[in-house]
Amino acid sequence: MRYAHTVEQVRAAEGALLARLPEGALMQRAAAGLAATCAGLLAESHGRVYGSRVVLLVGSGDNGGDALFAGARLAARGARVCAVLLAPEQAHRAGLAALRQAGGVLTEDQRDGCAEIARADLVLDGIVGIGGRGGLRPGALPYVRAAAEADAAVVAVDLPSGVDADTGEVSGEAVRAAVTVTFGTHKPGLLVDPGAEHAGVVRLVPIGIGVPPPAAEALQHADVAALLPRPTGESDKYRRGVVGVAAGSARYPGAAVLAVSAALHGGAGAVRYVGAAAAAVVAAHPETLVSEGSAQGLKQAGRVQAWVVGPGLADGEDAVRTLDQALDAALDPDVPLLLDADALRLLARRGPAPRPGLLLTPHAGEAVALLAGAGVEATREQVEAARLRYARQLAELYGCTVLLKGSTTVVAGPDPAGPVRVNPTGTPWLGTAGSGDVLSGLAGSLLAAGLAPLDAGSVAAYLHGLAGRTASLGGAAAGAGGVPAGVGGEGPISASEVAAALPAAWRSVTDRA
Ligand SMILES: NC(=O)C1=CN([C@@H]2O[C@H](COP(=O)(O)OP(=O)(O)OC[C@H]3O[C@@H](n4cnc5c(N)ncnc54)[C@H](O)[C@@H]3O)[C@@H](O)[C@H]2O)[C@@H](O)CC1
Ligand SMILES: Nc1ncnc2c1ncn2[C@@H]1O[C@H](COP(=O)(O)OP(=O)(O)O)[C@@H](O)[C@H]1O
Ligand SMILES: [K+]
Repeated sequence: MRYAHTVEQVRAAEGALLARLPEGALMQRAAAGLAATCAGLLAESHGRVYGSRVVLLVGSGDNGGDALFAGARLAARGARVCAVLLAPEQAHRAGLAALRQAGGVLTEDQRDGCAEIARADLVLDGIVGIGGRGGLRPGALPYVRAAAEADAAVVAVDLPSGVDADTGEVSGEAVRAAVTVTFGTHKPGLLVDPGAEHAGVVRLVPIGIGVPPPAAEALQHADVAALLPRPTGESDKYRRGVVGVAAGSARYPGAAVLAVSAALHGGAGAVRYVGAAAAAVVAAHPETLVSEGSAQGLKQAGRVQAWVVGPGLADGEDAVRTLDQALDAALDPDVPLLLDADALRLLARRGPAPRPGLLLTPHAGEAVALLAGAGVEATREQVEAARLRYARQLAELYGCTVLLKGSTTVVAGPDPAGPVRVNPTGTPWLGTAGSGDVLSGLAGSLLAAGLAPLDAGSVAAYLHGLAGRTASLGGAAAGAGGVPAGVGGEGPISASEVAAALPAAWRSVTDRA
C-alpha cells in the first residue's frame, strides 16, 4: 500500500522527531535523498554529474533549504549549480552558506535566472513545499514557464509548487515535474489529479518520521492480489457468489452486455441478468442466467449475493421500478447494492437513501446530480478539481461508499475518519463509451465474491485501469500501478476490449504476487 498524509499530520510527525534530533539533521536526510535522485537523473541525461548544469529555484522556506543543501551536494560532485533566489532576504541561511562553500553561485536577477534555466540539465523546484498556500505567486511564474520550455528535467522538492498538498488542487499554474522526491510519506495531492499529473514519477525518501493512520492510500499489486477472491477445493458457483445485473433497456442493450461481460470476469461464480436486454445478453454471453419470471423484477430473480443496478437503464418507468425494487427494504439489506449511471440520476431525484453495503459509482457529472439531490451545489469542474473532497462529501451525505470515476478514480467509505483510496492505474484511453459499464459489472462481481464495498470498488478500479492499459498497448500486459498515463505505445480502445483484457490484468496481478 502507498500511504499519504495531510500537511497537519506531517507537521505533527516531524515535530516529534525534530525535538529528538540535532538541528538540521532531518533536512540533511531529505537533501541526501534528493541529491541521490538528481545524481541518478544527471547520469542518465548528461552521462555524469561532473560538469552538468543544475538550477535551483529557491523560495522562502525549508523547501528552498532542501534544494540548497541538495545543490551543495551536487556542486561538491562537480555540477555547475546556480541558485535562483525568489525571496533573497528569507532564503535558508545555512543552505545558502553550504551551496556557496561547495562552489555554487546565486542570482536574484530574473533575466539571468531564466537564461540559466534555458541551458540547464536539471531544475530543482524548491519554491514551496507543504507550507505553500494558494497558487504560485506572480514572481515565480517566469521561472516556472522557463523551466517548462527548457530541455531540463524538472525535479520537484517534496511536491510540485502550486499543487495543494492535501487535495491535489491547482489554482492557476503549477510546476510540472518529471520526478517528485517527497519526504517521509506521500501527500494526498501527489496521488490525485490534477496534482498527480503535475508530480510525474513520485519517489519517497524515508526520513524516519512515525506517522498516524493515513488520509489517503493507493493499492499496489500485492494488496490487490491479497484481496482478489480465489476459488478453493470446496468452491462451487454459488459459494463463489452470484452477481445480479439489472441494466440495459430496449434503447441501450449494449450497456447490459458490457456490465455482464465484466461481471463474468470479476470472480463471482455466476451472473444473473434481469432486464429488457436479455436476448442481447444471452446472445453475447450464453453462460448468463436469465431466470424465469425475471421480467417481474429483482425479487423474483433468485438468490444473488450482490446487485449491480443502473447501466443503460434509461429513465423510463421500468428504470424507476427497478430502482424502487433495488432500494426496497424487502430486498435483503445484507446483499450489497451497486448503483451506477441511470440509477444514480434517479437516486439523485430522491436524495440520500442510506442502506448497508451500498456502493455508488458516479462520474463527475453524476456526482454533481447526487450533490444537488442532497442540497449541495457544485459544478463538474469543481468536482474534477477537488475529487478527494467531493468523494468524501458524497459518501457522508449518502451514508455509503462512493467511487468517483475520472482521470484519477477515488473511493471514499462512509467513515469520514477512514482513508480515501486513490487508484494508481489507468489511461486516458479509458474515457470511452461503455467503459463505466465494465467497471460497475466488475465491481459488482467482486462484491458478490465477498469483498467489502471499499475493497470491491478500489480493486475493480485497479483492474479496470490495468485492463485499459493492456488493451491500449495492444494486448501486452501493462506494468504496475503508478505508471503515468499517456506513455508511448498506447492506442484507442473500445469498452468491449477493456472487458476482454480483464483476465490478463487479473493474472498480471496474481502472477507477480
Ligand atoms: N519540517 C521538517 O522537519 C522538514 C521539512 N522539510 C521541507 O520543508 C518544507 C516545508 O517548509 P516550510 O514550512 O518552511 O514551508 P515551505 O518551504 O513550503 O514554504 C513556506 C514559505 O513559503 C511562503 N509561501 C507560502 N505560500 C506561497 C506561495 N503560494 N508562493 C510563494 N511563497 C509562498 C510562506 O510565506 C513561507 O515563507 C517541506 O515541504 C520539505 O520540503 C524537509 O527538509 C524535511 C524535514
Ligand atoms: N482521462 C482519464 N484517465 C483515466 N481514466 C479515465 C479518464 N476519463 C475517463 N476515465 C475512466 O473511464 C471510465 C468512464 O466511465 P463513464 O464515465 O461511466 O463512461 P460510460 O458511461 O460511457 O461507461 C471510468 O472508469 C473513468 O475512471
Ligand atoms: K516544491
